[in-house]
Amino acid sequence: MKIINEDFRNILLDYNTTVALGMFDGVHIAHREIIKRAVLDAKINKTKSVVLTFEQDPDEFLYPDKKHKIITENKTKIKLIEELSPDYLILLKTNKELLNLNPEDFINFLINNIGIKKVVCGFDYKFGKKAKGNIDLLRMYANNYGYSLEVVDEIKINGFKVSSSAIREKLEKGLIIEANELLGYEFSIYGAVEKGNQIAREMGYPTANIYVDDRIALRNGVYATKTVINGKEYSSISNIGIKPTFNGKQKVLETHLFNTNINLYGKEIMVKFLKFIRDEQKFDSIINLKKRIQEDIIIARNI
Ligand SMILES: Cc1cc2nc3c(=O)[nH]c(=O)nc-3n(C[C@H](O)[C@H](O)[C@H](O)COP(=O)(O)O)c2cc1C
Ligand SMILES: Nc1ncnc2c1ncn2[C@@H]1O[C@H](COP(=O)(O)OP(=O)(O)OP(=O)(O)O)[C@@H](O)[C@H]1O
Repeated sequence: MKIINEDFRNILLDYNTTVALGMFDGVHIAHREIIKRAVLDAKINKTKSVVLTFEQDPDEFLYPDKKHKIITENKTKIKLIEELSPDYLILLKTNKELLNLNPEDFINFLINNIGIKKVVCGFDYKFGKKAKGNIDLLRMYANNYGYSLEVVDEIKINGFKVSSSAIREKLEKGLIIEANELLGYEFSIYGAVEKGNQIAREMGYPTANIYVDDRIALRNGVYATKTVINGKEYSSISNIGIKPTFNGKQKVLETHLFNTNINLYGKEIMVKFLKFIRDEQKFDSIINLKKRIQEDIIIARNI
């Protein structure tokens, strides 16, 4: 997968393409269906498959003072989309000029710069200035401009629409099992392992630390997890939070792998969340923290 992260005016693809459109926060079940259909269509019709999205959510760009929550930051999102094997992932630089394009101008951009022969999107896809463009408009222009449109009908689970907003709400409550059901995979955070303060190692449970984006919606706390390193999966336990016992400020994901003693510094790992165990707490002593972590490990091993 080739990644293009550019201002929209600098992009010019020299191919016929099948494009999947959306913000794709979380790359959930419905997003996956859209991307898979685009990839399949491109194979059949010998075009290039393109996932077209924004580097930054337009809502966050337009309202920077609003507290913005996300399911996946770009590093993890790129990894998840890569697993679906499109030829290109385009992360458009989010700027005023892009957000000011009328829906018709955005369609022109898709035709002239992206080379669309086919567009795949969801039934409620909105685009262009003030989100005024919709699938009716895309359909109206299709014949004249020589592209076709494939719309994915509403995907529901247990009677509710799968949506990034619903998943963010579940994550904020630590409802990881419900969130995973809507995602269609286990909620994951991907990153490079950095050095911590080595205190955990002294306490007898070495951890791999990843500094995580503050905007990630997941409730701080302890989770049973699985960790993938170089394609191999390990059982693990993770704490996401700021380590209040040590008056920490920065959000860190700390993962302790069971039954292994490999050096993870500098390695890229994918942590997959299975079950919420408890909230992160401020302990009055390191001994009590250690005791509690030993209990957490027993719980996690049983999950
Ligand atoms: C399973 C687990 C649970 C944890 N729970 C808490 C907690 O409730 N409160 C807290 O302040 N730190 C918690 N931590 C983080 C520890 O404070 C941390 O491992 C320790 O400070 C060592 O950090 P270091 O890796 O930077 O040396 C937890 C860590 C793990 C692995
Ligand atoms: N449940 C769904 N069924 C079918 N298509 C969907 C569904 N949810 C999203 N889509 C489509 O996925 C693409 C990406 O949309 P977007 O990222 O805005 O999704 P969303 O999950 O609805 O997010 P939000 O909850 O933030 O509005 C769009 O084409 C959208 O129509």
